[in-house]
Amino acid sequence: MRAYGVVRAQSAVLRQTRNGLRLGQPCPLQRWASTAILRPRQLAPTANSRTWQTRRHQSGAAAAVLQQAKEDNLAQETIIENLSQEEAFRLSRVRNIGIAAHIDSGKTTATERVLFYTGRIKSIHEVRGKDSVGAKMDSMDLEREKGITIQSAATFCDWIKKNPETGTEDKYHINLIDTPGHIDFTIEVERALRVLDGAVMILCAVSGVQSQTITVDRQMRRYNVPRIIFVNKMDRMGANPFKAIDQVNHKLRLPAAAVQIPIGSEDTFQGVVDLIRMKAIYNEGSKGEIIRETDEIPAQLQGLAKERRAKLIEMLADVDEEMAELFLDEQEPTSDQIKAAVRRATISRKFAPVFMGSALADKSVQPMLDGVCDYLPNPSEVENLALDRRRQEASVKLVPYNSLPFVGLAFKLEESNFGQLTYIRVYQGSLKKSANVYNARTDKKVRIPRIVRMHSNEMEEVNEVGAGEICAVFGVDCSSGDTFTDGTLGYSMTSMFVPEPVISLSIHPKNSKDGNNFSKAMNRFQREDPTFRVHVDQESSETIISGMGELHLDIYVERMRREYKVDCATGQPQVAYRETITQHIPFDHLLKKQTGGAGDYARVVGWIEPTPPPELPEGAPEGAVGPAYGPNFFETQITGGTISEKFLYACEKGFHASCEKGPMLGHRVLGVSMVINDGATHMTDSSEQAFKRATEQAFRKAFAAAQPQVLEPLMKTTVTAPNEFQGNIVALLNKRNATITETIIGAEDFELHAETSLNSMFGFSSLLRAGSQGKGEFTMEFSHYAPAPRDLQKELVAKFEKARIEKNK
Ligand SMILES: Nc1nc2c(ncn2[C@@H]2O[C@H](COP(=O)(O)OP(=O)(O)OP(=O)(O)O)[C@@H](O)[C@H]2O)c(=O)[nH]1
Repeated sequence: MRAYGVVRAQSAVLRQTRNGLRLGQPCPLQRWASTAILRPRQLAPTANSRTWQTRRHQSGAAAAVLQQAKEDNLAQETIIENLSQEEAFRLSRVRNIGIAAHIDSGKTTATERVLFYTGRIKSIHEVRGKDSVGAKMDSMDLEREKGITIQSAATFCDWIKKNPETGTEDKYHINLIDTPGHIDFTIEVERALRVLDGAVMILCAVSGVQSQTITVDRQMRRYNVPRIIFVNKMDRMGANPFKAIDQVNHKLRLPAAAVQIPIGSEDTFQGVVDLIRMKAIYNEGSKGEIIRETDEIPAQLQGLAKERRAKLIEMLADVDEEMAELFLDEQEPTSDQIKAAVRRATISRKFAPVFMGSALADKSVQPMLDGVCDYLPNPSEVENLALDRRRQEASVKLVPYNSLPFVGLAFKLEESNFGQLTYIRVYQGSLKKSANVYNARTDKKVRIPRIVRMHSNEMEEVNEVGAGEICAVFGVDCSSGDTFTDGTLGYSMTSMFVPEPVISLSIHPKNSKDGNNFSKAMNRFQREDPTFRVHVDQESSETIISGMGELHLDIYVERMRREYKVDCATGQPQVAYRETITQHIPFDHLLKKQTGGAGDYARVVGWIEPTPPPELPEGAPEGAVGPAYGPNFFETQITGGTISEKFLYACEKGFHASCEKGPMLGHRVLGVSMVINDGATHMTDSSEQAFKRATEQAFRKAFAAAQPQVLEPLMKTTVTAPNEFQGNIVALLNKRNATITETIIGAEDFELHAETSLNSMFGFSSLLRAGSQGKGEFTMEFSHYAPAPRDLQKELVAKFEKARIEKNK
């Protein structure tokens, strides 16, 4: 196999950039961005800048300052330095946070309390509550019925943080996104974390770190999102926050320590002891809206409080230099010093402080909100980068000041009754109603007719949104991940990671008159959700939808029925297999048809071979395993012009068409490279079509000779159930040839981790229900592609051949 050179890798990167970055693998651009030198140069204040600062205080108008600065010909760095006081204060009171966690940990329930305590909603409604109203953030009917979050929902609120020591109050503006827990809707977490500055990771006090916690942890790391942890459900039997913290330290390898301990537990859970200020905090009032704080820590907890406080300090000393110095000097840090260390260590992502409470029992949610303000970064404390297309894609740091030119990222699209709603995170400058902005991908000018702030499914119209904020706009035609600027900058931002769908099924409306609505729905769902794909199979003419799992596709079928009144019939779910080769095979293929009329002539010479797997991204954890297969890759190495550019472009098209529908099963090809290094052209009979077809034929022939393989998706599967069902469940998994990698037996439940093939897991949920009296649960997440067992490969190929013969009869 040939080694792949730098030129090859770079041209792949450029192609990805041009295509607007649909990211399957860790994006090379992202890697570049994170390794480039990013800090703006710090310039010494100039005489000019000092006069300028005085002017700023006099006028208070940042725009005027900016104008003056431009007239004085000052560098952007100096402008930033001099505007900082005014805008730094505004930003210091803004938090953009996400709530992310394993399924059912209480994200929506906790968000409901946050909205209530901040005065955003007048009463609390529970997820699947008896009043049948449902929580504010689960606004879709389907979410309320099923009690699960399907789409992330954004809201905002103001939290008045009280300082009991000084008696002062500070108002914080919090933009919050509640995300779904089910892996099938993981894109919602992915895009929320892409644009948020911090997160609250919720853990269940009984279950601790669960499979989806690990996924969310990975996503938080991918976008460098600092987090605090909230151990919820402290009222449940078996609640143990310290076990959960241990699991964070060991399973997630994240230094984390409690900043609180519980007062009572399970049904006697009353509140928490704040270990930094050594105060007991209780919730009072019918909905826990009154916070009572006292110096009197219950006698039986004083020992534990001291012990856990010491542990917190020790852990901070490991990750924070200032704390390490105090620790080594055996000095007792003050509460302010501890707070400052927790803040530094959290923002630098070396540590996560752990809060605890019970959202459902209305306990200890407010101290967690204080934690959001105290420890999570404001927008100016997070490094956000763009690539400057006018300066060879150099990385530039975006500065969240209103007075700088506007840069924003469209991270989510949603169809509403009033048209397409585009969620935008404003990274720099401000976005004004009626302003013209430019889409960096298409270079098109777009007018912003309406700006709103979202409150779940309600919206509030605004005229302007400042830097560092999140909003939604109407009437902007764009794709998810597009960058917008004011037109004076050539900046574009990297988009988010989009996982590949692993499952597909055929679908059609039961009633042919519903065709129009069916297409409308398909278009909309595809635009909104990059993990939901639709295509028409050319051979069967069937519409095929693909997604992240059975639940994902079921939800869309159901939404089609409810929102578009289209009843659909679906085929059996199909696994998204892949086809690859294992050998280097040269080819020399001639397409020649010269009998009568216009002929066809094209000769292509070259080889196909497996593409080497991509390198692991920089900073990947030790022992991390990357994908086993590289992307599909086409290259020409023609010298002497035996095939013209135009025909080579047709060859490339032929290659990509072949990769869309592999020769073995008609599934997509993965990890195959094709190189064309010679060929021949006929004066009159050669055409683009002939070269495209010749390439497809050459590909098909060489593919068959290159020891092809069918690859199947392997899934990381986690099953939890009461201990008494362990035998049943292990037997079920063994029947499916699962590789069980870990079993954790708890006091009542066990958790089993296994690697399973997706193919073997169809119908597993009903068998699990039957084998555990409905008490078992399982989650599945795509892990990687691996060769399917030989028998299965043979069976699939035979089935495909049979269908082809039938069709051609
Ligand atoms: N005992 C107890 N139950 C809770 C608590 N918080 C939430 N729950 C319950 O846990 C279930 C799931 O709560 P949700 O708030 O929907 O959890 P979620 O994490 O938003 O769920 P998904 O978004 O679907 O993953 C509901 O039945 C809640 O009533 C708590 O503090 N204690």
